[in-house]
Amino acid sequence: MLIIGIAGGTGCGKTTVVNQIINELPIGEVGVISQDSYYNDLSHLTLQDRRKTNFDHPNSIDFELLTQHLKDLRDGKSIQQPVYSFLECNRTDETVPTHPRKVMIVEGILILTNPEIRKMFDIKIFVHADSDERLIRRLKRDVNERGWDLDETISKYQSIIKPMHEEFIEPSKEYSDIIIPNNKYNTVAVEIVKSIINEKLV
Ligand SMILES: Nc1ncnc2c1ncn2[C@@H]1O[C@H](COP(=O)(O)OP(=O)(O)O)[C@@H](O)[C@H]1O
Ligand SMILES: Nc1ccn([C@@H]2O[C@H](COP(=O)(O)O)[C@@H](O)[C@H]2O)c(=O)n1
Repeated sequence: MLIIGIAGGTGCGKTTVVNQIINELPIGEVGVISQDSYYNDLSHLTLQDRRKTNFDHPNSIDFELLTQHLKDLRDGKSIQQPVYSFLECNRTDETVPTHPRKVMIVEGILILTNPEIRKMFDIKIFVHADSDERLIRRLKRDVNERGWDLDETISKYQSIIKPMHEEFIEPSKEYSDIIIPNNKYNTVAVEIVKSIINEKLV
């Protein structure tokens, strides 16, 4: 199994890059795990309190479960990947059966900050987009898809997202093997990653 980690700040385009990579690859050969599925269970808090959580700190992620799931997949076992609700700011009761594939992609803002997970990646990729680009994309997405209003997102960006990015996410770039510039759609970089994956699949 080839395990690829794809990190980068919020809104840099990780999900988009992953979709571009897996698009056209044989179905059933490549699996995807999102770090978002592994946010800590916050069922003990009210929704109001959950919405105040710092979701950009490494401690917000259940890395223990994510590590265990990656080990299971590497050992050929299927896992039940938790399903996260951005609107509820919590894990749901649902899980998605996720089967081991020849290539597994793990994506998330914080995945290169954790030493144990880092060791499991054969290839570490960091997607870079400038902070103004990321902020614009984030504002649009939070308001349209994730149930936040403009003022909330701006104040969260200033108080949490930006400082956490500078303290944890940007420094984790140094662990990457490949940096993909993604201010604009980067089809060349996507094709290079695809060809690495294709070599593994033949
Ligand atoms: N290179 C790009 N140029 C312009 N918009 C982009 C680009 N990559 C992604 N986007 C858009 O930015 C938003 C965030 O992208 P997404 O892939 O969800 O980022 P991430 O998963 O890193 O948070 C989405 O609306 C997506 O369509
Ligand atoms: N309930 C939540 C949980 C997390 N977030 C934000 O998601 C960002 C990470 O996801 P990306 O797709 O952007 O990589 C992170 O910056 C959290 O602030 C959220 O908005 N709501």
